[in-house]
Amino acid sequence: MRPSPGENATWQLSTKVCRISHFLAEETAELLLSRATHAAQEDLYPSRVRGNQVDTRTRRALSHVGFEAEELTDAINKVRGPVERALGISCEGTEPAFALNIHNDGDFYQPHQDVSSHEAAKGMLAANRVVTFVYYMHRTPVAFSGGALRMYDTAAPLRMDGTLDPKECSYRDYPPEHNSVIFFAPSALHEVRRVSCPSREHADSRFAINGWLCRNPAVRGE
Ligand SMILES: O=C(O)CCC(=O)C(=O)O
Ligand SMILES: [Fe+2]
Repeated sequence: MRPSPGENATWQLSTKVCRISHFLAEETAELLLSRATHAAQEDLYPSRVRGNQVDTRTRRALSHVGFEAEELTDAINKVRGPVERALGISCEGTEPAFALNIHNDGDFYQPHQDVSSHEAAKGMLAANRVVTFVYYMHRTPVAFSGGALRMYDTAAPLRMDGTLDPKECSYRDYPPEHNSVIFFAPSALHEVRRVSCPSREHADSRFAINGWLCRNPAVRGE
């Protein structure tokens, strides 16, 4: 008889990412970093988790939603074709929606999916997110450590409730290197590892423009 996988069997499917370093022209990257560094303190507020709550056990960071980054969205549009092919996801009819996220000393974002299978199945707001992108910036020399983006491989089959347990998944860490961008499917389990930034200065932070190519960007959902 052919062996059949038991209930505890796990398949690790490596998660596809597209990562591009030196993404923007150097002057453009510096301009964006300077805009992020000079963001008005009153425009920054504690980052929220889905459901629009502040939950500092899950996520500790600051966000700026009105941040302007046309230079970045133009460049993203130009690489859309190869990204679609590499990830195997069609972005037709999508528009970017994004925010600036700032991680300073002790900040992190616990493992999460930008779209859960529950949300996708129920057609909830976050299900409009088709591809996640994250563009990183920091001053040189870098003044923080940690803060890697940890991408978990998918454990298949998923649990009966559709969730993933990070402890059961292998992973790969990507450094938040200045002027690099990464694209992945919003259903991929990922995490921001804790940042250590001894000076605690805003300008020394890990800056990320994090967003999604969305089917209906007017209804972003958090
Ligand atoms: O900053 C990053 O590396 C990822 C942030 C993230 O996962 C999110 O904001 O949903
Ligand atoms: Fe995320």
